Amino acid sequence: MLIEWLTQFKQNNQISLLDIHLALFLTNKAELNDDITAKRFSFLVLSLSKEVRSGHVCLDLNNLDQQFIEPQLWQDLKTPNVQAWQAILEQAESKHVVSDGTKLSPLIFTQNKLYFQRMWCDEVNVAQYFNHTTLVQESNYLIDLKVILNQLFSNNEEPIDWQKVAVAVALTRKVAIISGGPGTGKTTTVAKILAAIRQTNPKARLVTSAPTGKAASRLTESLSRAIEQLSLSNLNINTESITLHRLLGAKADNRSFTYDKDNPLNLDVLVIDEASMVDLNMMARVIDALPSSSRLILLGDKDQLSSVEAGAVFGDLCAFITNGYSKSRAKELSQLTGYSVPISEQKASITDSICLLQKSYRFDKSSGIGLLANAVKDGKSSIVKQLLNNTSLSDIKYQELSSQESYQAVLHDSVNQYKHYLNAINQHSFDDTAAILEKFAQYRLLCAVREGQFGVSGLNKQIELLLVEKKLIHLKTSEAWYVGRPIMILRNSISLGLYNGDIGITLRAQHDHSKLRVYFPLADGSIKGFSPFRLPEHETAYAMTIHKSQGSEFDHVNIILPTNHSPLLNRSLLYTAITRAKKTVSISATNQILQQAIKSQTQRHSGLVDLLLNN
Ligand SMILES: Nc1ncnc2c1ncn2[C@@H]1O[C@H](COP(=O)(O)OP(=O)(O)OP(=O)(O)O)[C@@H](O)[C@H]1O
Repeated sequence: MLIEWLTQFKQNNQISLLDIHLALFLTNKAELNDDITAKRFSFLVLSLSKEVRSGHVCLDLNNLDQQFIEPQLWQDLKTPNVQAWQAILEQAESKHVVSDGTKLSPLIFTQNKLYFQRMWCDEVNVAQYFNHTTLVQESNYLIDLKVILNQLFSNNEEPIDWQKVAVAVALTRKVAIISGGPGTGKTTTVAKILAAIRQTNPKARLVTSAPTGKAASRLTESLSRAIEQLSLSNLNINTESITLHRLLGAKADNRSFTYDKDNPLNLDVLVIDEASMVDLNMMARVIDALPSSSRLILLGDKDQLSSVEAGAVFGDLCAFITNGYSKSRAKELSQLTGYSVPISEQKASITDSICLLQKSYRFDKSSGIGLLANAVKDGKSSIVKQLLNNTSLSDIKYQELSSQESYQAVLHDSVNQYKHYLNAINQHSFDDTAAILEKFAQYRLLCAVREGQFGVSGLNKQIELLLVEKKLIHLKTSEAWYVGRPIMILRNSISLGLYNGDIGITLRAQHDHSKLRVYFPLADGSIKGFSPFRLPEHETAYAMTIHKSQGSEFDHVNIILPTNHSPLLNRSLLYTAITRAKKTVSISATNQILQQAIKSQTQRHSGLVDLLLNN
């Protein structure tokens, strides 16, 4: 019986009960009477659920993972080949459970990839949007833009100032995709893009946003700074950035939005920073809600981790980075910028809307962080080893995590760092919450996993114990809350305006010192206090996962990796962790794990690249 066979998956930690019920429901609906065919079909549905939970958009039949199920269960399937899988899916077509997308069905099978219908629709809509990169029609724009570009870039850098090219790209396409590592001038460039748009259209409604509250408040801050530095304040550019959830008017159920195709957003230009964190579903909702005449500018770092949820739209778009443009586009950009912009072979029209910024203005050639980040990004493990052993690079430090003492050293280092923050609580007046929050943001312990002594829970517990021992915090065993407790929100609360990843600190309430309040910096730069008991799901945040640190930066970062292999460890994870640091970074890991992480590169399965190619 199929149900009995499926029940055996209950113990599988990658499969939920809901996945099993869905597989059973769809298999019954497909009326696959033959036992082996039914098992094979339900295995495909289970695999699809598992893949989506791991961040993939679809199940790629050419990359079928059999490792996640027991060998006995796999043997029950009698090892079908790709043609056999295809035949099963074709059989299910007659009962409208599967289609190639031309008919309504819960599963879509196309190009050897199996999708849930909703994700397939999102992918097709996103591809259609990015394939539709029509020219922005401005009167005489070539002449006007050239003048504006020359005003914004008075010191022409040689051989090519890619920031200038990026501004030209964004001004002449409805869509612009700008990728660059830390400090390559993404914010500076976007400030110039907005300034140029303001000059061509003084009434343009400009909106800047980011996927998380933290990233939005960082964008507000860095954009205001860039506009001030570039003396563009007279152009009246609103720098207050908002989260994508707020932009779309997320409703209390967290799934539906006020703004959509039927009720589009009221804007002319939308900038999304940290675009690598935007999942397929969110990108599709944003595109749905964009008025057809508006422009979209995506900023991000293609080498960072992808979104937590399924899809890697920004990464897929950046697969078309070639460092060059089609012949006609290169001519247009050369005319505008005065640089001889390279021509490259074109595989997709989206290439003409992309620009890669490579020169870091934050880390010079001798900066350990910059060199280390680049070596990790390029998978050069021997260079990483050399850099970490080079004692003359004062901004990077490596500790072999070989013993309990080295583990304790990481904890003590963190306690020493957090001492400054906890002391600040005692020294500052109650009105100085901003200064205390700033102190807390100076240092962070980052880890790769959630559980165990190398995970968030274990590390936070150990740090709290040491802080109690050193009398830096006063924690009663019966209570979780104490002055100084930093926390991270784990679930969005639209009604409170708090979002997954937001960080707050616990202080005495400003108007009633007998009570505790958790203070959060909000995206608009203000600070708001909440009663600890009203907060959505949260956890202590001395240590946080690298995934959650995306979109944040700290002066000093300490990275600890587990001593056993974890599938979570990979190159983008390590690169993301290192690039969170502005001044110093320390890594504690075994050499073997570090090398494994650098060598491991994950690819998310989707059909977006093919859809952009076949445009
Ligand atoms: N063309 C340039 N010439 C000189 N300095 C620059 C240039 N572009 C950017 N900078 C400086 O480099 C620093 C980083 O720039 P910016 O914040 O724009 O980079 P970013 O890519 O947005 O950084 P982040 O990684 O924080 O997102 C800023 O201090 C900025 O003033």
